[in-house]
Amino acid sequence: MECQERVEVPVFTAVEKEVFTRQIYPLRRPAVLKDVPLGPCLEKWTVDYLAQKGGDRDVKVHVSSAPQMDFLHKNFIYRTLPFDKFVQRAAEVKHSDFFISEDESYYLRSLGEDARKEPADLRKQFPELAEDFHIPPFFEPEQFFSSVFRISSPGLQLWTHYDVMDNLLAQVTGRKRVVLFSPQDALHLYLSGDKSEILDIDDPDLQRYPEFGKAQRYECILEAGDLLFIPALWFHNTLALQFGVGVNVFWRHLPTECYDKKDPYGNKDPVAATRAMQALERALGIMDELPADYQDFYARRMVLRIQSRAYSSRPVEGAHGHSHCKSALSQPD
Ligand SMILES: O=C(O)CCC(=O)C(=O)O
Ligand SMILES: [Fe+2]
Repeated sequence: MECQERVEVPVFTAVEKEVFTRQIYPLRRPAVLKDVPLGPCLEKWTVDYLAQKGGDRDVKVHVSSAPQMDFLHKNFIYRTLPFDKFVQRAAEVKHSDFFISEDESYYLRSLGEDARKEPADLRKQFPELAEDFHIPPFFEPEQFFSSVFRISSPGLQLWTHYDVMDNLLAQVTGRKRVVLFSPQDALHLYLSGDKSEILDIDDPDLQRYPEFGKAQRYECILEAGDLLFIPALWFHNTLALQFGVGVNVFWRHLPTECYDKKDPYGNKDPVAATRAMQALERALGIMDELPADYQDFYARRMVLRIQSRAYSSRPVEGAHGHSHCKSALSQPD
């Protein structure tokens, strides 16, 4: 696929809060941050140590027949395992105990105590391990939303999706490739809700997904100890090059009232966006009163109206809003 433009995610070293908040964060573009102190987890988090300190509390995991998880054909199932057993299985390539097959893959996205209500917080679910992981102080404590374990079998690939919170993904152990796409490329990604239907981003079916060639592909390899800043709405696709343990921290960059209160995952659209999408569905329902050729014509007019009224004409970096939910919590000058 020659036509897709590739961009390397910029890398910054030994970034402190001041540099992050003044120079990196306001760009609202992904950035790899190296040599940011993350605590003793970098040395300590071996498989044995994780199993021992994490204990045997039950975790719900994705178990996948192939390493590339496929939400369209559901090639994965959810199963519950004690954390220690899960870590041991995720770290091995062939399993003597398995659910589907001896080479099945595992993925943990940790959950809150009451998964439907509470966001994940390592300090609550895994207090002993949480002590080893120091959250970089790049946002205000009251903006904190969740901290989530991301533990993957070697080769595990998570589909391209977006989240609605700002995110620091810490790759504590194991290498991981991350490919990102700008929110402004949403039209080229064949979205199904928050996910892209293009699962094989390295060898996509361009007959079926011709627009994908127009998307700009941002890419980075995270080494153990690296952080990746993923701004809200940036699409990301992760590929574990080795067994790896990550922790991602979501925080609110909009005022709290902009977010859906019943969102333990950090991926529900902001309330105003959901209302606008519902209004669009109503408008489309009204269009059913028209014959097909009129629907087509007015749909095109509506697209033009949306483009001229709501598309940002400026690049993302310059986007500053007027009303309360638009403006990010302002950064200190
Ligand atoms: O690291 C991963 O496997 C996925 C990370 C992710 O989706 C996130 O941090 O939002
Ligand atoms: Fe994500």
